[in-house]
Amino acid sequence: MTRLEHCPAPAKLNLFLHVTGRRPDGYHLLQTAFVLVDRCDTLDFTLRDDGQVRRVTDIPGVPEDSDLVVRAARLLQEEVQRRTGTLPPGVDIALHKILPMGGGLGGGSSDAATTLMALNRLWGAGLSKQALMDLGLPLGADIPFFIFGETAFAEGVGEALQAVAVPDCWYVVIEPGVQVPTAHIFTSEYLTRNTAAVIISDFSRHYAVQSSELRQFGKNDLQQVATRLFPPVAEAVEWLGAYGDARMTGSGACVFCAFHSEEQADAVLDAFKRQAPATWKGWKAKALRKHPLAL
Ligand SMILES: C[C@](O)(CO)[C@H](O)COP(=O)(O)OP(=O)(O)OC[C@H]1O[C@@H](n2ccc(N)nc2=O)[C@H](O)[C@@H]1O
Ligand SMILES: Nc1ncnc2c1ncn2[C@@H]1O[C@H](COP(=O)(O)OP(=O)(O)OP(=O)(O)O)[C@@H](O)[C@H]1O
Repeated sequence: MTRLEHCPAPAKLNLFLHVTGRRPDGYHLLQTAFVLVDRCDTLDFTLRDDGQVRRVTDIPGVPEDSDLVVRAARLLQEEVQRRTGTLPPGVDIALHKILPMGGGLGGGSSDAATTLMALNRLWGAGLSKQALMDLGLPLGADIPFFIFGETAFAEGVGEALQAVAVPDCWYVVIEPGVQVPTAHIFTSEYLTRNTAAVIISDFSRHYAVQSSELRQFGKNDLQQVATRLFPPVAEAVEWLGAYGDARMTGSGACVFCAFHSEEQADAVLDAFKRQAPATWKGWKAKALRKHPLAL
């Protein structure tokens, strides 16, 4: 095998996100629930015989050497060399992006997670799921979740993961035409960092009881900061909030709302096409129970 094509890198939504504290290194302690959805970036991997890792598509705003896919591939290459004494072949990576950057959909982390899972296969590296999760964490807090590969309740900085069940549903997601830099939100004076810790059974019980209503658990503590700094995020929460319990994902900017059926999601998107500002984008996606490349 010398190629792996059309490898999906799905988006995630944070169903809730509580900031419960801060570590001495400045990173924040979170509790969150991640769900995968079937809207994806796509990556192609082709082996090359000179040992180099290259990105062969242009991604405006992201130089090749700082792209998380290139950094992830090089990290895995070094790890395989350390374990086996042999450097794996190089690779050309074509990255086709549809997920917005600074959208809270975890696009960059998902691209990197797909790279680690695909190259683990293409190079026959045989690293375990946990080893890939550990390798990915320093590159991005969401990478372990994408490798974990199913709906998860997460703690720590997002790396302590437990599988959970939530109702199957469709989501409408709005991209409100702004990019929110994650660091901007976490360093804000407006951020509260003391939400009381919950336990996973509180979360599970909520969805068992609320399954007919699709009201989300808890809140997103980052939303109050992002809506203050980026007014289009507040406008998107308000617009989508007319149809259900709309909320921001991650550190923003995207806003989502859950629906039972695809028809309900389509009806909201019809209204969106008529009413929303031209700078916004809206789409629907279905919750994914498993990552398509799950190990
Ligand atoms: C907010 C989430 O999207 C929730 O899923 C993620 O935790 C963010 O993950 P990410 O975009 O991969 O963020 P990283 O690249 O790891 O961190 C970006 C910056 O955000 C801040 N940061 C991030 C995660 C965290 N738990 N505490 C933080 O304080 C740090 O200043 C860090 O330098
Ligand atoms: N392959 C990549 N795709 C997207 N962004 C990348 C990539 N590699 C590096 N980056 C950098 O990472 C930043 C964050 O991108 P990403 O798409 O992960 O944001 P996000 O969806 O807000 O993530 P999160 O939900 O984790 O906050 C980008 O602004 C970009 O500078």
